[in-house]
Amino acid sequence: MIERRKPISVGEAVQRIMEWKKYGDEEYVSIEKSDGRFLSQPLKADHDVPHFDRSPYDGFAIRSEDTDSCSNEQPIQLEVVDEIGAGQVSSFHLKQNQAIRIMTGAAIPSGADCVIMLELTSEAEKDGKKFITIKRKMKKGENISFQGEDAKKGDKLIEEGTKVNPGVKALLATFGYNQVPVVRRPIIGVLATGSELLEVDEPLQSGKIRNSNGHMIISQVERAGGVVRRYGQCEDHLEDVLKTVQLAVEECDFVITTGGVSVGDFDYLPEIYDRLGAKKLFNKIAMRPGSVTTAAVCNGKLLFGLSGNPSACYVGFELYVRPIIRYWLHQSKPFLAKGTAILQKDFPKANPFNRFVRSQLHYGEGGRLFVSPVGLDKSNVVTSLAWANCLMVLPGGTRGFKTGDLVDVLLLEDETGSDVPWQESKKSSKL
Ligand SMILES: Nc1nc2c(c(=O)[nH]1)N[C@H]1C(S)=C(S)[C@@H](COP(=O)(O)OP(=O)(O)OC[C@H]3O[C@@H](n4cnc5c(N)ncnc54)[C@H](O)[C@@H]3O)O[C@H]1N2
Ligand code: MOO
Ligand SMILES: [Mg+2]
Repeated sequence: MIERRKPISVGEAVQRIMEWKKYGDEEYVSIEKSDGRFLSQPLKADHDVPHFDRSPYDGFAIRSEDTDSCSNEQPIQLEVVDEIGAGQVSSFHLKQNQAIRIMTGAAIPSGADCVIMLELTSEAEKDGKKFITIKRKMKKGENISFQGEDAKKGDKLIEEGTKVNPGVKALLATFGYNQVPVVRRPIIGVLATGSELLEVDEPLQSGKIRNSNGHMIISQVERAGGVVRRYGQCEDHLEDVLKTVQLAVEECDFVITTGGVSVGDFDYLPEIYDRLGAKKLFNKIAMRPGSVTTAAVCNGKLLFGLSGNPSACYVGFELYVRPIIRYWLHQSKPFLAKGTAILQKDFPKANPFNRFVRSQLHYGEGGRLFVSPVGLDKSNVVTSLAWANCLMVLPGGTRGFKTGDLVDVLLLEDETGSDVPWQESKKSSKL
């Protein structure tokens, strides 16, 4: 007797998964190795930036009051008593009618309260002394980059859970983080099941295909911020797959398998979960593709049984595995960011279930966002995955959509994310 599975909604599936979410521990890595890692603490300024008043220009540090009577008709002369470059501090205290030649980034000398740009001065030498002529009145504080104008000591500058990118790295370096506190990445076991699977370097054989899901999932895990422990591929052999999954549960934080979750004779994952004594969370979701996406918990660890069909596998990962990884990495917005875009092609298929269509977003006329489905909308296709940068969400219970309709899209390459676990899309929305 075939088991009749009762589909649950996408929202319910997300909720059941998130009940098992965990927060990753902290570890320290050198700043050189911190790219792409997620901060385990917020970054607070422990000093002002800059921490001294400095010059934003090459020019002369002067006293504004000396220029009070100065104009085009009444130029003044100041004596140049010192010269400093960035990194130097002048030992002079500026007195009446004196100037110090200063380069961009150098500390404002004591006594000075403004900087005049080099281009607004002319230089001359008299009796072995240097002078500048100024034809312009200067204001107190003019052309000074003030202490703390960039950041004040105590300011919270970056949230915990932020991914280290080049800009974040600049701040880490500014505040002296030689060792950076980051979240330990979750170790995720990945196993592809299927007797039809060839390794990527094997020539094609009749009836067999190369294991694309294994490589795709590894890449999805890494994009989400996890690390993969590879368990390669396994033939559809109950005992072998069971042993490998068992080992992966012992060695990893989460386990992902692909294939073998439906009702075929060689779909062994449901039996494997039973044999492991795992608690089943769901095995059917009202969505396409990915309706057979299965999840279970064994020894407190999540097991994701993704479909063997490439597109179903991909979508199952993004909806249910990605948020678990992002939450582990302390992200406050672990879910895929959702936006709206204008449909650029008719999509006449009825949608009994929520449908996640591999699609491409692009900016069109007037900077508006447009979306077009890419490739064949079948769960066993692989080509559309390479062309998609978003998933268009067409809600269940609709009879297709028309060019010009406003539709929801889930962004695949976005780093901002969303804190909304799931919200059903509107059944129709015209522009
Ligand atoms: N009688 C029914 N048949 C099927 C149902 C159903 O409800 N009743 N569900 C269909 C749906 S929907 C999907 S999705 C698939 C799910 O299949 P499985 O998760 O059990 O996966 P397999 O049977 O192992 O393989 C399915 C398909 O995917 C190819 N595959 C598998 N692994 C890989 C891989 N690593 N790389 C690339 N391609 C892979 C495999 O060759 C099959 O073609 O079940 C439907 N059937
Ligand atoms: O789970 Mo299947 O991918 O719905 O097609
Ligand atoms: Mg199957």
